[in-house]
Amino acid sequence: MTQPLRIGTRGSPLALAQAHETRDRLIAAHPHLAAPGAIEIVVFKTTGDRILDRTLAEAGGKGLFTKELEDALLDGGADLAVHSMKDVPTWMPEGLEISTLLPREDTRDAFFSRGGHTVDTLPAGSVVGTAGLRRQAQILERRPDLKVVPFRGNVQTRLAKLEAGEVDATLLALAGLRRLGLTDRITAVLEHDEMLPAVAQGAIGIEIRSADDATRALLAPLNCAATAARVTAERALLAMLDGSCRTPIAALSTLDGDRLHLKAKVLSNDGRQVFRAERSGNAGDAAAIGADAGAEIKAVLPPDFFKS
Ligand SMILES: NCc1[nH]cc(CCC(=O)O)c1CC(=O)O
Repeated sequence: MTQPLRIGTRGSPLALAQAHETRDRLIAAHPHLAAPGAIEIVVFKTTGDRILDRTLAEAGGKGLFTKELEDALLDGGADLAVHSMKDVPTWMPEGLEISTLLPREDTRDAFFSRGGHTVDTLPAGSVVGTAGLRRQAQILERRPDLKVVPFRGNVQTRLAKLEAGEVDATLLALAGLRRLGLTDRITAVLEHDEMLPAVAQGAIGIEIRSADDATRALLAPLNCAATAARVTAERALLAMLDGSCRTPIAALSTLDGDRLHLKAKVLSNDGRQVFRAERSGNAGDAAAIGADAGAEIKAVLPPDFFKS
C-alpha cells in the first residue's frame, strides 16, 4: 500500500470546492488515483479563518490564509496545498513553490444589493460592506458619497448579513460564486473598467515542496500555461510595488494569442488618488512586463504613499 497523496486545504466551502476540483483534475489525468484512499483531502484552519471580527488589513501580516498550509507542506502533513492565488503572499517561503496554476475562472467582481440597486443608483449614504481595501477604494473612487464598512466572513455569511440588512450592498469575486454555484443572487457583474480585480483573482494555485519531484510530475498535466503567464505578470507587478494588503492595488492581464496586456491601478484608501499603468508584450516576458508596469507606478507615487 503506497502513501496517499495528501491535499491540504482550508475548510471554507470555497476552499473545499477548489480542493475537490484539484482532486478531480488529478484523477482525470491519472486514473489510478481514483482508487479508494489514493488521494486524501486534509483540512487545516488558518489564522485568516479564525479572525472574523477585524479586516485582514487590521489583522496585518501576510499569509493569513496560507501559513498553516505551508507548515503542513514543510512537515509532511500535506503533499500539495490548494490556494486562491489572490491570498498567496508575494514571496514564497524557502523550500516551497507554486508549481501549478489551474485554468482561471472569471476575473470580475459581482455586486449584490438589496432592492436591485447598481453602484450608480444606490442612494447617497448607502452602506457598502467589503473586507478589502481594493474594493473600498474603487467604490469610493466612483461614489465618494457612499459609506464603506468592514465586512468579513465566508460567502454564505456575507450574503446572509446583506439579507439581514446589516449593509445595503456588498461585493464578492465572481470566481468564488461560480465555484460554489451561488451566482443566482448577483445583482450585477462589474466590468473591469469599473472594478479592476485583485492580482491573480480567480486563479487557483497549487503549492508543493520544491524538492518533491514526484508530486510536481503528477501535477504537470494540470498546469494552464495561459493562467500561469497572466498570474506571473500580475504578481511581478505586486512584487515591484512591494504590495502589502494595506494598499489598494488592482491589476488584470489578458492574453491575445502570445500577446499579454496588463492593466494596473494603485489607489489611496479613499479612492481620491489613482495611479495607473498599462503594458503589452510577449507572454514569455510576463515577469518583466509586470515589473515594468509596477516601476512606472512606483516612480510617481508620493513619498510614503504605502505607509499612509
Ligand atoms: N480572501 C477571500 C477570497 N479569496 C479568493 C476569493 C474568491 C475567489 C478568487 O478570487 O479566486 C475570495 C472571496 C472574495 O473575494 O469574494
